[in-house]
Amino acid sequence: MMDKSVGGSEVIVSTLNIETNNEAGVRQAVLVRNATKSYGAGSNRSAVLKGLDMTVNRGSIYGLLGSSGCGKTTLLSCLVGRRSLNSGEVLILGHEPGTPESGVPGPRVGYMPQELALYSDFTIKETLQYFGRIYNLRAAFVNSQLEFLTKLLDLPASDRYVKTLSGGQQRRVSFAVALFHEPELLILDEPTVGVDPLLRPVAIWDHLIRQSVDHGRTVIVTTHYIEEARQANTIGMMRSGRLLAEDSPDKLLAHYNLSSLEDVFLKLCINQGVNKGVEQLEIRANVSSSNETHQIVARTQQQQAGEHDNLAFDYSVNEVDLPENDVQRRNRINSNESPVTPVDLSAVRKPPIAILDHNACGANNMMNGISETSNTREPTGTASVAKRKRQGHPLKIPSLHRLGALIRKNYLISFRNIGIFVFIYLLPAFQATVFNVTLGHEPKGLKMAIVNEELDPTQGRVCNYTTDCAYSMLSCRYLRYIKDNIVQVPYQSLSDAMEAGRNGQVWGVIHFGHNFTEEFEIRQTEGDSTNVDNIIRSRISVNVDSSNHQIDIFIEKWLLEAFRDFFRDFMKSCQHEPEAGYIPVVFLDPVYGKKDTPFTEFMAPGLIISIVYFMAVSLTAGVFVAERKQGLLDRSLVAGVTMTEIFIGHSFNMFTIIMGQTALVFVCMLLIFNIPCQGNLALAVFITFLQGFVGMCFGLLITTICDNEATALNLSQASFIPLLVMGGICWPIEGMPFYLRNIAYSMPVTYAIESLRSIFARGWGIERPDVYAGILISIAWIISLLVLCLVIIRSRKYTS
Ligand SMILES: Nc1ncnc2c1ncn2[C@@H]1O[C@H](COP(=O)(O)OP(=O)(O)OP(=O)(O)O)[C@@H](O)[C@H]1O
Repeated sequence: MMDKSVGGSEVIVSTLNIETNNEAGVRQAVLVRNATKSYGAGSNRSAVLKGLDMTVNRGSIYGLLGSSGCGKTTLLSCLVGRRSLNSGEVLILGHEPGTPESGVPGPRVGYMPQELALYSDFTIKETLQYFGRIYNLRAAFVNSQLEFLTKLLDLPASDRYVKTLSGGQQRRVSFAVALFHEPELLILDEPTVGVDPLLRPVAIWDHLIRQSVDHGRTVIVTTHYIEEARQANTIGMMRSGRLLAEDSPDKLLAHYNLSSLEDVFLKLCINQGVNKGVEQLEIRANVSSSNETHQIVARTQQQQAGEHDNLAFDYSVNEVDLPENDVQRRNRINSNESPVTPVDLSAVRKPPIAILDHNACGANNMMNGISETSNTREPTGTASVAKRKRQGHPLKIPSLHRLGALIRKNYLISFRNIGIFVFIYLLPAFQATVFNVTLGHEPKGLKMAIVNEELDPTQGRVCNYTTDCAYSMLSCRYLRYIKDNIVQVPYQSLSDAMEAGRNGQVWGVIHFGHNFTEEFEIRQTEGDSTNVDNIIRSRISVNVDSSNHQIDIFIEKWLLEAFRDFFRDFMKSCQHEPEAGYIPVVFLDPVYGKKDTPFTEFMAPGLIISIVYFMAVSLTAGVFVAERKQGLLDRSLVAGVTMTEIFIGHSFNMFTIIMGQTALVFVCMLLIFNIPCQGNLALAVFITFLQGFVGMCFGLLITTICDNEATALNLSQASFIPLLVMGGICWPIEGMPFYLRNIAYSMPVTYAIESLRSIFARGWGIERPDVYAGILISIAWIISLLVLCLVIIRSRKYTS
């Protein structure tokens, strides 16, 4: 027994007393009854556990054997509380996993998942320190365990990074993580896979036996190497979601009169395959422990299709005992009573399981018996699971030491990958730079064909550059006012010019008629009484390649501006009022903004928000999906960390990232590219920051929905385009059909972009509804997404 106190709080890791006396009966560390578990829903639903029963005695080693895909990992994940059964019961150390009394997930269990589940950027020492902080263990204890396990498991130097270790060394570090806090129950999913075959039986199994014999710890270990499990006290042979047999290796071999467990397994599989009807296989063996004799009856009951097909092992009520509670444990610590009874290996490793006749005492009765004893009476089967789903488990208050461990871990990983870290900070600024450098600028070098029929050098009609009040070669005079962005390319004939336009050589054709200047003069002098022919002949005709709308708009704008300036200038030179005769619509100073606001200024608010938002989405989804895929999330959760703590820890990390990214984006947009902000800058930064958190929460939602990186990536990409086009980033919402506007406003970024635009361009403050709506709706999104995540996490325990 070890008492490890840190900062006043106390974590007690107790070892178990192996009792074999008749009164206490055999203590069970794990009981599973009639467990069913399916993955997926509807037509994709597949049953993995099909009415499975399992009993693991305290202080024993239980080898769970079965072929790949038979449901071993699924079963273990239900034991450690990472998944929930669809129906049936699980008791771990006397309680349902996930309840505060069970301590599972938590320090009472050591879990080694099939995946490596180690942070590759941590050293071996940092790995144990991280989990030590999660368990609130004293640093001195962690260090001594590190020293001990390094020798025991032949680990490399503790300052070696996990990523630099060989596969086998990494597996042993993973094993050390499961062991080092001395849990009562060790659940090891294929600990020997990838480990040096020479080391496998020697180190790992020897250590497991010592854990069970010397310290009374319970070990459940899955393996594909059937013979390896001969060293276990009990073997559960699993196939297609059921246990075919559960007994000591010796008894199984004796019963079947076979020399290897592989043969036994094979025979059981054949029996299962052959016995499609109601045949039964009974294994009876008398088992003696030091003080008592139990009769084992293992019964494989193969029923008609659709009915249960499993061994049902039943126990008398008095065989079930409660785990020692904290008070008892503490009392024992105070009285210096040793929890460990040194036991002779051969005595302890006698088959500890008593299996009674299925018919004599039903599984449900047995579970009720447990409930009465443990005061955790639950209805069995689907009803019980449904009740649990309704009730849920009480929410755990986030613990400071676990939060500290998570935050520290996140920062350590960030700083270890300093290149990636800097890149993450700089990427939004880089994106903002790309935006400013590439977008919103006026197009240049646009070739326009000029067909000027006024020109005729043979008759002295050449372009003169007069600026006085003379009706002479006005076509040339007009052309001088066209912006340099348009490159004027002279063409002799209209047909050639049009052909060049069709061939994409020019963006359009400007055509002046033969008598343009004369006709223009007539039109001026005759005014309202002029005729249609004159109007047509005095026109400047333009054909534009409108395939590019933006260029079309620019050409039209520049040609009209050129005419306005030409006409004003001409009127002025003739001593007329410059504005006389020009269209009587005038655009005075704008209410907000400035005349000819560049497109970049319209897009800037949307761009700032979308950059920060999408960075947060991808960073969060990326981190969580990767952690889940590597088994790191599972390992932390089994160690007792809650999703709420993981979210808070991640938010801390994201807080600095979003702050940094927001600051750099604003510096880039406002200081380097001079995007004006008329309003309160702090308010604009705050809204952007909130949107970063909305993005983070959306990333969490993606993580809770998606099981793999590809789906998460697809989902975040799928959300990108609708948000970009409908969030009002590049096109005004007012330009959308009415039915789409409601959808646009239901996007998480839309109101925030409107807010930011109002602050940037109008200088509005928080008192304006357009501004505070962005803040309130962002907060509402954060809360709703977080709640949705927690609901999905809870419900997915039952479906995936
Ligand atoms: N999240 C999931 N969604 C859908 N099916 C799943 C999921 N996880 C596992 N399965 C399926 O459930 C079955 C049992 O998987 P499980 O991982 O429990 O098997 P296993 O006995 O541990 O196999 P192995 O020894 O290869 O690890 C397999 O067919 C697997 O494809």
